[in-house]
Parts: sequence; C-alpha cells; structure tokens
Amino acid sequence: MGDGNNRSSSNNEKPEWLQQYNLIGKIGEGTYGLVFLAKTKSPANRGKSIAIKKFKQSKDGDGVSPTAIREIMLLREITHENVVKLVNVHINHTDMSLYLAFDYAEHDLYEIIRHHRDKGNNLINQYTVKSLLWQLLNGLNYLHRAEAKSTSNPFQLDQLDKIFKVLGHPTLEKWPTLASLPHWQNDVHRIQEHKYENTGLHSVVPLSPKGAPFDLLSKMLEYDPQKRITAAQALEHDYFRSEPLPGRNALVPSQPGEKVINYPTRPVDTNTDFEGTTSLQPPQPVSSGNTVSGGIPGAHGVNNRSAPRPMPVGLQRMQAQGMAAYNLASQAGMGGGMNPGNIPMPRGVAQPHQQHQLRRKDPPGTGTGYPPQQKSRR
Ligand SMILES: Nc1ncnc2c1ncn2[C@@H]1O[C@H](COP(=O)(O)OP(=O)(O)OP(=O)(O)O)[C@@H](O)[C@H]1O
Repeated sequence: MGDGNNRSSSNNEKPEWLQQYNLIGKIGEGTYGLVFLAKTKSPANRGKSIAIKKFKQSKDGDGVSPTAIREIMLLREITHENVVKLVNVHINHTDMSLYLAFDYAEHDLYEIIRHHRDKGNNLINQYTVKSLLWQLLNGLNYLHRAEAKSTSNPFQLDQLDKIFKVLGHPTLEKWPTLASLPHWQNDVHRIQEHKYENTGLHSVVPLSPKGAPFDLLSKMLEYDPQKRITAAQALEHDYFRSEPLPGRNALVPSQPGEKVINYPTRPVDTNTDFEGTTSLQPPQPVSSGNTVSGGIPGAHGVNNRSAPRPMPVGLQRMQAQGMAAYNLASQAGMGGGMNPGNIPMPRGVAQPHQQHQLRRKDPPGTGTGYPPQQKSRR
C-alpha cells in the first residue's frame, strides 16, 4: 500500500490512503501521538482491525520528526511473534503528517489486571500470569538481542515514585554506580526529600519469599542493572519450568472445565478523530473481529487511559538538527518519492489479540524456543 496520490483536506476530502480504512475511534495516546482503531475496507481483508498511530507534528513544522523516523527504522527490523507488526506507513504530503499502521492488539494488559483487581473477579490464574510474563520476556529478549537502541532516561519521576513506594530508595550499597548516572545528581535531592516507609516487595506481593515466583520477581526488580536478571536468563528461570507451564494462548482456562473469562476488550473513544477533537460518529458497538469468543464488545465513550500524558524528561523529541524531512524519510527507507510501500513490512509489542484464536496446544517446531527446552502441553 502506498500513498503516492495524497489528496486532502481543505475540503475535508480524505487523503487517498485513509480511504482504505474505516476510522472507528481513538484507543490511546503515547508520548509521540494518538493511536486509533480502524478497519480495513479491502475485499481481501475486509473488517480487519488495524491500530493507526498518528505522530505529533514537530513543533517547528518541518514535517516528520527524527523520533518518528527512528521508530520506523527500528520497527522495520523487528520480526517477532511477541511484538506487534508494523503493516504500513502513510504520509499526508499536504502537511507531512505521519501515520503508522500496526496489527491491532485486542487486549490491554492493564485492562486485564483491572478486570481482576477492581471488579471483585477471581484472582487471575497462574497459567495466564505465567504465559503473559513469558511472552513479555520473550519479546524483550528478542529486542535486547536486536540491540534496539533506547534513549530512555532512567529517572522519570512519576514512575520512580511508584517504584520507590515498593522497593524504597536505591542506595549506593545496592547500586554502586548510581552516583555516576547522568541524571542522578540533578534529581537526587528531589527524590530523597520524600520518605518511603514500609517498603519491600514482600509487603506488596502475597508470595512466599522462598518460592520461584518471588525469586524471579525480586531478580527482575534489582535496581542495579549489573545485578538484574536479563530477559534471556529470566526465560530460563525455574518459575517457567514448573506447572502450569506457559502457553501461547494466555487467556484461556488453565484446566479443563475451568471457567472461561471474558476479558474486556480495549476501550475505544468513538468521538475523537485524527485531529483529536472532531466528532467522528455517534458511539456504536465496536467489534474488532478479534475478540475472545463470547467476549465483551469494545467499550465506548471516553477512554480514561487516553488522557494526554506529560512527556517524560529525556524522552522529548530529538532535535531536528537541520535535517529536512525528505532526507530523514529517505534514511528510513522511504525512497521512491516517499512511497512507504517500498518499506519491507516489519513488526513492532505483544499480540494478545491473536492468542485467543490459537489452541492451547502449540504446533510442533514453531521455532521460537517456546518455552525453552521443555515440551509445552499447550
Ligand atoms: N497495535 C496496537 N493495538 C492496540 N492498541 C495499541 C496499539 N498500539 C498502541 N496502542 C494503544 O495506544 C496507546 C499508545 O500507544 P503508543 O505506542 O503511542 O505509546 P506507548 O508505547 O503506550 O507510550 P510511550 O510512547 O509514551 O512510551 C497504548 O498504550 C495502547 O493502549
């Protein structure tokens, strides 16, 4: 799919690339832009759910930001079953706005946790926990091996506050190289002003400190990256070698006869369009075509998770550094008159939406070492 003949928008005519989708509504917002649910119209894939991420325009109006280009370059290289696939790249030539189309992930881990936490539902089953954790680590391990470059700042303060509430302040004893980290000197006073009491993993997780789940969790939450377990090591941990073994389809009963849980699907705000303001259509039932059998159709109205989030320190858009949008685009492989159709189709976060369509029993020889060195019964 390419965008060669973009036409828009003074007369509200949709650009040509957009005409291949029905835009359903907004599903989220990240640091770099809004994300929308759309359905494909093409006969071959009619009704297929797609997540379209609209990148925020650069402040200086110079078109596609270096951040976006960097994300595309990384995503092009990524091919893994636990990382969502980037299926297309679209550009509105009129304003140089950039849209990335991904396979749609039907379920949101936060909503699954909330389903169990807030609604008095049964505890999440251990098979589901283990399978989701396995998939997260499997995707992360792949990204580590691919050496995806991260520019994230280890001191984002709101996130740190949440971590310190559980683990307490990091100390030089626990993390000897702490003082030499780039942002520590600036933030240390603000961080240490706050006293965190009664901290400790044991006080927030109801797990035996002697068991494998607690052991893995505490190793994953080591402050010092030198001491922290790697994703590859975590995948080899005893936790994943004891029953219930993890499986590809995390959202199914762990035992025959166990109750099927109808997890809520991702909330969709059907009132917000690509500009983030205009009314799209009256709220209507949203069915993704990827729902768990018997699942609840997408929720409607305001998605309370899509409120704008402050951009964390250190994650601001890279400076344009004088590079014109066209140069950047061509670096990202968007040659041929910026026709994104030239980009080999890459992959991009876990695909729980596909899990429920798979059977518990994994096909033999699926080749991703899943789970490693043991025969999954799923
Ligand atoms: N492929 C997808 N399928 C379904 N929902 C998605 C998909 N991609 C993103 N979303 C939703 O949109 C939200 C924003 O995604 P986005 O990638 O822009 O930011 P993020 O990764 O959550 O945060 P940040 O970019 O700030 O680190 C996500 O939290 C998720 O709820």
